[in-house]
Amino acid sequence: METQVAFQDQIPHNHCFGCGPNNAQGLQIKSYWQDDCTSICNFSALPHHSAGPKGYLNGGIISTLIDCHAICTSIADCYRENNQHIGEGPVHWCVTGELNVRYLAPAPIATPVQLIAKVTETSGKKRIIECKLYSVDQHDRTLCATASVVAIKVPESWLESSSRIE
Ligand SMILES: CCCCC/C=C\C/C=C\C/C=C\C/C=C\CCCC(=O)SCCNC(=O)CCNC(=O)[C@H](O)C(C)(C)COP(=O)(O)OP(=O)(O)OC[C@H]1O[C@@H](n2cnc3c(N)ncnc32)[C@H](O)[C@@H]1OP(=O)(O)O
Repeated sequence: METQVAFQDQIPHNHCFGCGPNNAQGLQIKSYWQDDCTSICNFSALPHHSAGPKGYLNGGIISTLIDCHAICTSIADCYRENNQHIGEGPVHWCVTGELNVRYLAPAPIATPVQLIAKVTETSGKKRIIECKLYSVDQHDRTLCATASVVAIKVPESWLESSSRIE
């Protein structure tokens, strides 16, 4: 995994709050293929990512991590399906159509989280990605959230039209 370049560092023009390398104030997550089926993302939160009690990770941040890891996995899967390296040749974009998150246990903010995603269904423009978020310390791994994300492929022209709204 260490020798891989993160999906986000290959996907161009990305200013997304969760996953855009071009967003200095963003979370700047990094996702990689773990094996043929699953992708992985490790993230360490900052104190201002807290929920009400300052010891726990905010639920919206959890959803953003899941959203972005899943959508970037979907984009990477589009490139893979077309035998392309990410960011080379025809561009593939996906957006979030649906994001269903189930929060199972609070995630301590000082403990790194790990996200594992898997594309479970592909039909036409639509991909379904199942994602799990764990709190991971040296001794233990606690499942804190599970999610199902619907990613919809959109045409390259979206980039041009979204760039006009600045
Ligand atoms: C919003 C700005 C995004 C700009 C993107 C531009 C370029 C990309 C640039 C960089 C990307 C790089 C990295 C990734 C970045 C970010 C990751 C985070 C992602 C986000 O933060 S992104 C923001 C939130 N996101 C939206 O702002 C979407 C608003 N929405 C729409 O723009 C439309 O609603 C759309 C396009 C979703 C669908 O429109 P459409 O016309 O293509 O759909 P169509 O009717 O053809 O359906 C085809 C099949 O998808 C199914 N389907 C459709 N909609 C569904 C839904 N909502 N839920 C479940 N299934 C759905 C149908 O049921 C059918 O399925 P079936 O074939 O099985 O019947």
